Amino acid sequence: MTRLLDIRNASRRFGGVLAVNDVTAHVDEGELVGLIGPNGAGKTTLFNLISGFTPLSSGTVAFGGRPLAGLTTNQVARLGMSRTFQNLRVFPNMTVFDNVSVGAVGALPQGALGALFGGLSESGRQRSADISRRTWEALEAVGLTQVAGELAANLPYGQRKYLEIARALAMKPRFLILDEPAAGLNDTETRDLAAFIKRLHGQGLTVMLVEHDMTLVMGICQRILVLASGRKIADGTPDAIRNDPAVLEAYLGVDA
Ligand SMILES: Nc1ncnc2c1ncn2[C@@H]1O[C@H](COP(=O)(O)OP(=O)(O)OP(=O)(O)O)[C@@H](O)[C@H]1O
Repeated sequence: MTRLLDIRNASRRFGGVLAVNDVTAHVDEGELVGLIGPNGAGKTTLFNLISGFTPLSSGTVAFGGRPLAGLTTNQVARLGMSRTFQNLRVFPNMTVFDNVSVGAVGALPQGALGALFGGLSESGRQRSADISRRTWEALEAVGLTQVAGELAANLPYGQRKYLEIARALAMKPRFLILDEPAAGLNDTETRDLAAFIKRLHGQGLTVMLVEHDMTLVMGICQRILVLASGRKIADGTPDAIRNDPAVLEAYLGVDA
């Protein structure tokens, strides 16, 4: 199997807090991996280290064999890694279509300025067509084509979550990182989301997700990494994780 993400001895310190402490982990091409851990375990910080939003204090992260140190978030995204956020980052006063096209623009080499000023040339027109095609494909994938012209603010919360996923998909990633995709969703919505993530994975996308909803994580992930107090304490199949004494102790605060 091809190693897609390779995290070696990654640490991140915020003042006196070692939010991520010497974590070594990997994700292979084609995997669907969950990242779990109690509140404050360092999950979001690890995601931020992987996707270039937070620099490492020490250690390395490589994606597709390429070290990510010093790359901007846009450069990391262009290598084929896109992500969603725990707190939705949707632009409420933009249409659904425009929100998603931001992802499509970010994925193309010229960046946003090229998209704005390149419009009159042949290559500019080609580029606009690419952005539009990617945007419609992503909207189609999440089932939001019917509301493409609506303001994002008018969408119900559940659909705004899919809007954020569509923006990530518009970048045509190899690797999709989802930060708490089920937060705020009801049981039916969570089940639909689980089926949707499985479908994306079935289409060949490598996926990693942070999630507190254990039914979702245990139900769809092939492998689960567990963090507690910044350290990786387990890495295994859902069955192995369910029965791991260190995991039970971290969650329940008791010796299992
Ligand atoms: N920018 C920051 N500045 C200072 N401390 C931070 C910062 N980001 C995270 N921390 C601290 O690092 C630790 C890990 O936080 P992180 O948000 O990564 O955990 P988490 O596992 O994602 O938690 P949750 O499940 O509650 O979202 C916490 O103690 C947190 O307070």
